[in-house]
Amino acid sequence: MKRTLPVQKNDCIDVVFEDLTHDGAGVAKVDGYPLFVKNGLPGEKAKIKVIKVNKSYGVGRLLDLYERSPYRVDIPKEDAPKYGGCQLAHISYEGQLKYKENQVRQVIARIGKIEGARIHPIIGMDNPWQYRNKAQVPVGEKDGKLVAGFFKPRTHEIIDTDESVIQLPEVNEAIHTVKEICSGLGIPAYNEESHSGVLRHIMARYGRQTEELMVVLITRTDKIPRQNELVEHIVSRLPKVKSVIHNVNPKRTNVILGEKTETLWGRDVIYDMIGNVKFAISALSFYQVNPVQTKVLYEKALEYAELTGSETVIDAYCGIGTISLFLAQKAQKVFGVEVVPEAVEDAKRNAALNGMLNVNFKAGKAEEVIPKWYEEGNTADVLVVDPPRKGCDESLLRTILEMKPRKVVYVSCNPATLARDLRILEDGGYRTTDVQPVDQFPQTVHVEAVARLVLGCSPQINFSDPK
Ligand SMILES: C[S@@+](CC[C@H](N)C(=O)[O-])C[C@H]1O[C@@H](n2cnc3c(N)ncnc32)[C@H](O)[C@@H]1O
Repeated sequence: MKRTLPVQKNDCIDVVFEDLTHDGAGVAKVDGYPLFVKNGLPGEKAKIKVIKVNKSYGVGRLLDLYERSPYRVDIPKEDAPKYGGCQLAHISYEGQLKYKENQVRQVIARIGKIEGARIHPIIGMDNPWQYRNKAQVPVGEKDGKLVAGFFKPRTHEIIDTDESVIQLPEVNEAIHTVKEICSGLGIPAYNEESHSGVLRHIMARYGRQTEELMVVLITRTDKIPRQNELVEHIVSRLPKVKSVIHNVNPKRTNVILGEKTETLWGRDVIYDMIGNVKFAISALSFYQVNPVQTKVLYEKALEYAELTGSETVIDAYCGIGTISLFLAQKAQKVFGVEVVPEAVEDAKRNAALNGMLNVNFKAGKAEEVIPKWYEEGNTADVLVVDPPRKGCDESLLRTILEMKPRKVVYVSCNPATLARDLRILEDGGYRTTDVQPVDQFPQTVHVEAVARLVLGCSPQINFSDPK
């Protein structure tokens, strides 16, 4: 029998928000039926309009607030463009930290059913603004003028803005200056619809410790009109620039960077430091965008690994070797595994740059390389994983349970998959002792956490049969 929903599209109703979704929308319930409303905060009473109904949930728009949350912050309408991508900027930082910590606690209990682990108070930033060391902004034209900023949500319309409240001032200044120079030289912006024009994106990257700036011009065409003048202006107006890069992306695609890259001026990399480890960062390589909190996260991972200098460590999903190099300072040997071959090349280069001879990197899937190492008789005392949002592959978890490293340190950017994988490791004989949430991305919905697991319970391995 078809169930009648408690609300209909276009209904205007009064609700009380009970919770926030993982992407920061308010959740209100009508006879148990959840309605997701952008901008609603827990505890607030509001009038909403139902704009969409599905079988299991509906979506509403906030019309009027009767009671405000003490955590609500008002953003002046004229400042809204500076808050692009900041889904939680309408919540005070204290409220954001509370929400993120709760989210970790809830999923660890509900999805992971983990008991007895110490879930520590989240580590936030002293200054939760102006932390991003990188920006890549789309370029377009509006009324004959060059515009650059960010896409209006769910559209391809560019909101022209020179400033983001979460980017470092040096990054904002670089984007603004390059936009002005390109506009002044009449360099045509890329037109997505007709796939014509030249300049697609401007990217700026800044080494916070070294104060080195990289500017990347991403174009559809192999040639940039008035290229020499453009480079001269960039170099003279941005004194911290150490590298000007040209990346060509001739395809009709949403992917920002193309395959062809040339250095127009200066070096092909900038350097930065996390703690006392130095990294060379090229235009295409992945590098954490909040180095202040990255240091906090990695130091926690290092603390949880409890290295004495005699251990063999595997760092799965190692990227350009950032965690591996941190660990290598305290371990006997570190083996990093990463699926992107270019990142592995960067990792090797970074190891050499720091004179670290006890680290080895292998390109390949963690779930294929590590089982093979184990088959060949290699094991680890400590295994660190830092997987993408989807979490660890089940066959990697299975190998961990067979290999039995004394400790597993799990660095995660998605608490839900962290909780799922902790459950699997607990069923196989590990115990989660600590979970430390870290706020890597203030003003946004993202939350990182690092968990420490020790071997020591009787296993109840619960895997489905290998396929
Ligand atoms: C969250 S990032 C962590 C990178 C690094 N630990 C850091 O802190 O910079 C996850 C990394 O896993 C890599 N990756 C994704 N799937 C993988 C797989 N199946 N095996 C190995 N690496 C993988 C990605 O390319 C990415 O570099």
